[in-house]
Amino acid sequence: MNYDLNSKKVLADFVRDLPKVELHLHIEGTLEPELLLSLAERHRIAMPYANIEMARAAYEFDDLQSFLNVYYLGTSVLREERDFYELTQAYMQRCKQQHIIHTEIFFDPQTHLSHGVPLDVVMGGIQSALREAELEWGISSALILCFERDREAESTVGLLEDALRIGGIAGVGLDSAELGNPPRKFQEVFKLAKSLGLHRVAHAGEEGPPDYIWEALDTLEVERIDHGVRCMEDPLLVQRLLATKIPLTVCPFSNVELKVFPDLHSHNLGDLLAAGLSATINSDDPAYFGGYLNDNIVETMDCLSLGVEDLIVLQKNAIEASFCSASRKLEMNHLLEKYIKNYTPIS
Ligand code: HPA
Ligand SMILES: [Zn+2]
Repeated sequence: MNYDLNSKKVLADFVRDLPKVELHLHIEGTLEPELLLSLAERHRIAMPYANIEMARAAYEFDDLQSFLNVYYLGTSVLREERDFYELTQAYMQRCKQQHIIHTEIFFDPQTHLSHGVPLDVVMGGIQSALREAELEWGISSALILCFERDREAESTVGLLEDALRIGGIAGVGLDSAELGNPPRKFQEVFKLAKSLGLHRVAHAGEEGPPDYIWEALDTLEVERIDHGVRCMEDPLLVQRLLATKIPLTVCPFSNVELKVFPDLHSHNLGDLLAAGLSATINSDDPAYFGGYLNDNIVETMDCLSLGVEDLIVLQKNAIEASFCSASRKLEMNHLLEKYIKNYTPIS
């Protein structure tokens, strides 16, 4: 690399067209106020926001729970298959604009079921938008069914079986309120998922302690940790993550908005990289946290003074950590290397 991305404008241009992979994205967290209000009107559902400005003004959070309250309220406007299709289609359009070539998407079926929306409606809408994006734009994707850790675990085995009958699930995840809800509660359903050849990930070490990361590794046998930023409090855990090459899907804007770090300058992504951990950058819930993947990358690199070499490491980590086939990984690495080799900064 014989150029350096020393100005923010040059950096933003470079990042915009760089082929990228996103691994931590809640589809319900891409619900922009415009779509939220139009779906509320479609279904005659009352929302506490009269307009887009009021909705955005409500997006101020003190912690994970205060965010989840607003996030779950937003999901109540998603009722029909076309709602899920429109939501996913809008995100895939963003992927196209942002040059995201592969994305792995979480969804929260228990929330939709609690609203009386059947699983095939949810999955049907999401999957038709994903299929279309792959056919039209060549964007590959994987769908990850998340269990909400603050709900009971008893019905999750039946839920997973229902999802498998519908088909198209690459793996399972664990999200929602972390504190007081340790991973072991979901051991049975993760064991089943493993026996069925599904991938496994879990949110851990976002607000919760390093012990929850240990537990996700030991009892759920996860292949990636979502967030995981608190691993740095436990040197033995860092050793374990290094030895087993477990990737971390880090979400910088999310961490600042939910007060995990006071600001981006204080984020520990640079330390995670310096420790040799397989960190990646992701947007989590971009409609709520102030930006999609490219904004997360540019602002974080700028605040932490990360260089182009760090960016390439982050992107190679994401390709390697994805649940793609070996041939798709090879293809994505070629695209990345070709872009870097041919890039000429616009001055
Ligand atoms: O950042 C998150 N953490 C936990 N649960 C979530 N559900 C949506 N986003 C999140
Ligand atoms: Zn998340």
